[in-house]
Amino acid sequence: MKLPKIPPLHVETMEETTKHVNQLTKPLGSLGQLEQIAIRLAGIQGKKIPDVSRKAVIVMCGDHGVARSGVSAYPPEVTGLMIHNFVQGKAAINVLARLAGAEVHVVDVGSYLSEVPKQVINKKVRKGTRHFAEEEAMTEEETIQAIEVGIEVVEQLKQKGVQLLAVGEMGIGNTTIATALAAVFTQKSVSELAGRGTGINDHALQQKIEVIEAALERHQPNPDQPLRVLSQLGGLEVAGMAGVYIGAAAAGIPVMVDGVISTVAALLAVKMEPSVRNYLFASHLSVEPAHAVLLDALGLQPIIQAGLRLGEASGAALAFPMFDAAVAIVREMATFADLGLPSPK
Ligand SMILES: Cc1cc2ncn([C@H]3O[C@H](COP(=O)(O)O)[C@@H](O)[C@H]3O)c2cc1C
Ligand SMILES: O=C(O)c1cccnc1
Repeated sequence: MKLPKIPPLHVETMEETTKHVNQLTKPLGSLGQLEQIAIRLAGIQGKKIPDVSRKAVIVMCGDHGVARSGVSAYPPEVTGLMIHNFVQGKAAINVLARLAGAEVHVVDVGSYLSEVPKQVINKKVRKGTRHFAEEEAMTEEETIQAIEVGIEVVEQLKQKGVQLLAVGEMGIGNTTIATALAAVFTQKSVSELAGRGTGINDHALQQKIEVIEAALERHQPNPDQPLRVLSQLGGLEVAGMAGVYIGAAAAGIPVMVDGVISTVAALLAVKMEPSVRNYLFASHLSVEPAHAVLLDALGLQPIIQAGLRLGEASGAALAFPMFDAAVAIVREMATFADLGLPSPK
C-alpha cells in the first residue's frame, strides 16, 4: 500500500520555542510535560506559539468475530447501541469532549448495524471481522480500505481547520484483538498482556488468553509485516485508527493516542511508517496490562493516570486541557528579561 508523505518536524521552531520556554519565569524544566508538549506542537505546526484551539475526536467503530467466544463482559450488540448513544451526545466521550471544547466524529468502519444513523460517517468496509482463531480477520483489500477510511476522515477534518486530534474506538471484543497484536509486536506472553477489558471474570479471562494463543498459533504472524498482521488479527476499527495516525501525520496535525486499542493501532502505524511517531502524544495509562508495554514500545509518556479503562478516546479528551495549558504558558508567561532579570542561560 502506498502511504502519503509525512513532513518532518520544524526543528528550528522547536529550538526557538525551547529557548523561549527556558526564559520563562519559573525554574528550568519545572513545567515538566507541559514544556515538552509545547515544544513538539511548535515543531509540528512550525509556529513558535502553536494553536490547538480547534479540536476533534474521532471514534472508530467496528465489530469482531471473536466476540462470540465469550471474551467480553458485554454482547456485540452493545457496539451498535453505543453508536446510537454517541450520536445522541450521551456517551462518556461526548461529555468529556464537550468539557474540552472538542467536536466528536463517529465513524462506522465495520459494525454489525444494518442501518447507520445519519450523523455517523458511514464508511463500513464489512459487517464485523471474521473470527481470528478460525481464519484471517480481514482480507488485505479490506485492511487497506479501512486504513484509507482513517486517512480520508483526517483529510476532511484538516480542510475544516482542525488543529488537534484524538482517536478512540468502540467495538465489543477489541481488547482481545489489541492484546493479540500487542503480543506480536512486543514479544511478551499473552498471559502477561491480557486484561479484563470490560470487566470479565477469571473464567472468561482464561478463555480470552486461550483464543488469542490459538489465533497466534494458527497465523504465526510476522512482526516485520504489520499490514499482514493486521489482516490476520483485525480489526476494522484498528486499521481505521492506524489510518487516522498516518493521515494526521501527513496532514501535519498532532494526534492524541487513547487506551490500549488505539495505542496498538498507533504502534502499527509507526511500524508501517516510522515518522508517524513525531505526531503522536499519549493521554493516559490504562488499567489494561498491555498498555504500559505498548506506550513504552512507542516511547510515549502518558499524562494522566486515573484508573481509566474505557476507550472511546475518553482519556484523550481528558488530556486536551493540558494542551491548551501548554500553549497558554508559552503565549502568556513573562520571561526573566521582562522582570529585568538575566535569563538562567
Ligand atoms: C457500554 C460500553 C461502552 C463502551 N465504550 C467503550 N467500551 C470499550 O469496551 C470494549 C472493549 O472491551 P472488551 O474487549 O472487554 O469487549 C470496546 O468497545 C471499548 O471501546 C465500552 C464497552 C461497553 C460495554
Ligand atoms: O484501555 C482501554 O482503552 C480499554 C480498556 C478496557 C476496555 N476498553 C478499552
